[in-house]
Parts: sequence; structure tokens; C-alpha cells
Amino acid sequence: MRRWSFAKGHGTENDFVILLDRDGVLDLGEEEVRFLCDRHAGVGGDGVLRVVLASHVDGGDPHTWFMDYRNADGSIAEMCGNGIRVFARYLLDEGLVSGHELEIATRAGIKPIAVLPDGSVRVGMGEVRLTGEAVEVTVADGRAYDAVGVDVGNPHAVAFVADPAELAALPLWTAPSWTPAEAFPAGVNAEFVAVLGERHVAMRVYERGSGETRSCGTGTVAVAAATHARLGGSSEPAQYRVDVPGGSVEVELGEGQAWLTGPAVIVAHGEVALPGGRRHRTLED
Ligand SMILES: N[C@H](CCC[C@H](N)C(=O)O)C(=O)O
Repeated sequence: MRRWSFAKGHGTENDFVILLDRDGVLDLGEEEVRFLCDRHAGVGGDGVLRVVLASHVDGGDPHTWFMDYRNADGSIAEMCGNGIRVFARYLLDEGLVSGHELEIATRAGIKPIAVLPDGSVRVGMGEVRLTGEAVEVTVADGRAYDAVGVDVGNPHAVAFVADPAELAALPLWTAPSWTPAEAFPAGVNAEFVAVLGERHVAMRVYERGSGETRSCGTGTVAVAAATHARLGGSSEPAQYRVDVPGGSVEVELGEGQAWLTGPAVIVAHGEVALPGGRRHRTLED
């Protein structure tokens, strides 16, 4: 049993357990992640953010922090758009970085971050790409929707529904299925979108590895890109407001790149007793 300090934070109510592991000694396995994310037996969260210096992960820069993101089921994902905003807020609050502009290393590359005067966080999400995959996504009551594949560093399938009422009524208590099955061999985050106005959409999401969440940052980028393509995909820069059950974010698109701006809140600090007999290396190892 190992006691470890944690923080709890969220971005548009997509919530995370944050563990500072500066020197990369915390051997975080699937069992520990599932426990940490368990909303009854553990701390509770959609995912875990391990905060570790990049030099301990991929031989990276010793002055850059690496976001080791894990989904609630213990699986690893390449990127987390809400999580990286919360990660940046945590680094600033804990004095682990100075200044409001920084870079964070992720499995989807280095992301530039700006913490804005109003407390919101702007993330350079990098390339967003429509994959050309045409799939059919089927929800629990058998309704099927045409969807497009979007790569935001992690995989997304975006489907448009008729209106907000249909969006609200979607049965997302269980994972949607998709055909052809081989379209997303590593699974997919499934977003459902209703257009509310010129460059203003509402979205719900069933996340790979976490289930339905109140928000998915990479998903909002995927949705903005798919909406932009439906509107003709102009090469001119465009700004989209994406409403999610947990709030709203802004997505800017330009030259195949995306920027995501939204809130990031640290709500609690504590100490957790990590389960299992996994041996966590100590600094003396
Ligand atoms: N479930 C996602 C990772 C978290 C994405 C989401 N929480 C975000 O804010 O981008 C996946 O397996 O690709």
C-alpha cells in the first residue's frame, strides 16, 4: 500500500485525478488507474494525469513536463484536450512552471499552452485531419448514423443528428458500435453533434476508455473540423463554439491546425492509498 498526494481537477466537467511523479518512480498500472477513477471505491474521475518530467519518459527535455494520460479503464490515450488544460493549471498553481506560456509533452507531441488572464487555457492542438473514413455508428436503441473519421492525435467518429432534442435523447449509457469494425482497430471516441447556428454546435460524446463524459476536448476539435468540412472547409481561419454538457469551449481552425480554449479548475487536494502489491520504485532504487 503506498500513500500518494493527488489533486482533482476538471475542464468543462471532464474530470481527472492528478498525480505528481516528478522523477517517474510511480509505476502506474491499469489496476491503480481503475481504482483512482472509481467514483465509489476510489477518488473518481474520467482519467488520470501523471505529471512527470519528460526526461523520465522518453529521454526528453529535463525541463519539460510530460502529461501521462490514462483513461478510466486504465487504457492509455495519445492526447486529452481538457486534461492538458487542467495539467497546465496544476503546474502553474503548484509553482512547477513560471510564466503563463509553456509547452507540455504528450504522446501526440509537444503542445504549446497559454494560460490567459481570465484563467482559461489556450492549447495548440496541432494537426486535425479528416481521415476520409465513412462509418456507420449505431447507438443502444439501434439507430444508426453516418459518421466521419477525424484524427486529433487520437481517433474520433463524428455523427450529425437532426436537432438538440434528438441529441439529448440519444441512449449513450453503453458504447455505440460502428461498421466497418476495422475502421478503428484501437477503438474510437464517438461524438454526436447538433448544429445550433453559424459556427455554433452542441455535442455529446461516448469516450473510448471512459464512457459518456460531460466533455471531450479532442472531441470538440474533431467536431469543429467535421462541421467546418460540411460548410465547405474554407481555408480561411474559423472559430467555432462547441457546447458540451459540462460547459462550452472555443475551437479555432486554420491551415489544418487547431487551437482549443476553455476553462481549467483544480477543485481539491488529498492523499490516496494506492492499492495492490505493485512495488513503486523509490528514489533510492
Ligand atoms: N478517451 C480519449 C482520451 C481522452 C480525451 C478527452 N477526455 C479529451 O479531453 O480530449 C481517447 O481514448 O482517445
